[in-house]
Amino acid sequence: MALDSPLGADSPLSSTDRDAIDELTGIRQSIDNIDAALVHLLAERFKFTQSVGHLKAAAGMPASDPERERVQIQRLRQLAEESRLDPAFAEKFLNFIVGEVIHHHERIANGTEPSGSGRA
Ligand SMILES: O=C(O)C(=O)C[C@]1(C(=O)O)C=C[C@@H](O)C=C1
Repeated sequence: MALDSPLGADSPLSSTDRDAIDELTGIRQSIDNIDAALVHLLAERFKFTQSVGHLKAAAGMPASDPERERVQIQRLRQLAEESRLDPAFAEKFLNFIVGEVIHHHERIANGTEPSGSGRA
């Protein structure tokens, strides 16, 4: 539902409603900025991991490195705790990204990665 009026199109907005809507709009602008930054950061990360995928494929290295992942998870869980973010969420998020990266590495190694892409 759009936020023109929380009570419906015909109901007048009180100044409290307007204040709440203005505050929500401002907070949403910051959320949108953060979401944009996350997309840019992920795009950069996938550019680097794509290079790793080519390097590993050329050297005949396995796509995944469980020891490296163990260290990354330990580090991110610690950072999450310090930042008051749920460490379980941080771990799940990293695992989600790394799973996708491994999938890309495998496709690079077997020659089925679409050309010029860091895309799924
Ligand atoms: O560092 C590597 O060896 C990578 O392939 C990158 C990466 C990652 O996305 O951070 C992905 C897969 C590995 O299992 C570990 C780490």
